[in-house]
Amino acid sequence: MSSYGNSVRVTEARRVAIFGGTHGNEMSGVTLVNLWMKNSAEIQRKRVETKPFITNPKAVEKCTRYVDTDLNRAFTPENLSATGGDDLPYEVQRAQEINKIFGPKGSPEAYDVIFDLHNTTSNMGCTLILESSKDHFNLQMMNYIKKAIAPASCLVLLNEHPLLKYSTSRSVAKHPVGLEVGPQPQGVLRSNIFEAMRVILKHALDFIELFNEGMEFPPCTVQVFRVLERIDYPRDANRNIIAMVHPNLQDCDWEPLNPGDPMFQTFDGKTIRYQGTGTVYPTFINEAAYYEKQQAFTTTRREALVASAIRKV
Ligand SMILES: CC(=O)N[C@@H](CC(=O)O)C(=O)O
Ligand SMILES: [Zn+2]
Repeated sequence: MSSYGNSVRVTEARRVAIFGGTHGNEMSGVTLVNLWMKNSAEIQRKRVETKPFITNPKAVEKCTRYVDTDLNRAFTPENLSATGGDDLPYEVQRAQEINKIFGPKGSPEAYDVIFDLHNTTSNMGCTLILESSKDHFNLQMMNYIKKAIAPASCLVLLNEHPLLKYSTSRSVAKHPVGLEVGPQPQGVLRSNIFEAMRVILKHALDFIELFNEGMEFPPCTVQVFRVLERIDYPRDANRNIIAMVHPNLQDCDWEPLNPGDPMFQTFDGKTIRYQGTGTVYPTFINEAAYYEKQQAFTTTRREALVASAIRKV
């Protein structure tokens, strides 16, 4: 009999994967996964099989984000069912291979949890990225990790936006978890960022072990930042960028941005202010990889999500 009445029953998380190199120039994940492929003692837990895996080896080899197309946008139904074999873009072929090994996406055979390790050039600190506000297992995991790493902090970014959501590598799993740690330049390893990522993974795996051992997690609330909008750089008629992130905004990820606050600074020194209707929390501010995506930052809103009590089936 459950001590919390109506716990949501979740199947045991026996198969877990840790992805590194989804973007080949994000060095913490690449390095940790390579390390764990040599010796996985650190990531093994009772009742769990944890598989470290380099998702985009060609991009890692070249130390570039991708070769043909962004792997972390490639897991669409169209791509996963595309025919064409060797003629398909490299990352589409790779997405199909990954879907075979860890999926199929959306099926009962899919891996239980996939952690996908990323770095950002933005000053975001430790960020966990979720794709659903209804995944009580993941929400409980977020609550566990936040408590375990206190007084250090890690924030949760929720990307459930119908238009801005994308088809990630981790979306193959039943419980997809992105881990984004920064600031770290592309192609660079920083020890503080590397260690922060490693600690989050440790607590995440501890949570899974406790859950599999039958621990019941009581209801809780989790503070998240929900993706609202993508903000592009100001551009001229030829689509060329005419302003930079304003110095008052640069490195201020997760800090409130109010209507009228400085947002961009033009090359001739003019300030462009935020014109929204209310306070938002910007993140991915000046992310290097997002220039090609016409994105200067993402706005979010703070929200408290309720996680039901959970217990294994
Ligand atoms: C900087 C970077 O690569 N960020 C990731 C975020 C995520 O994993 O959802 C991406 O755009 O794919
Ligand atoms: Zn990335």
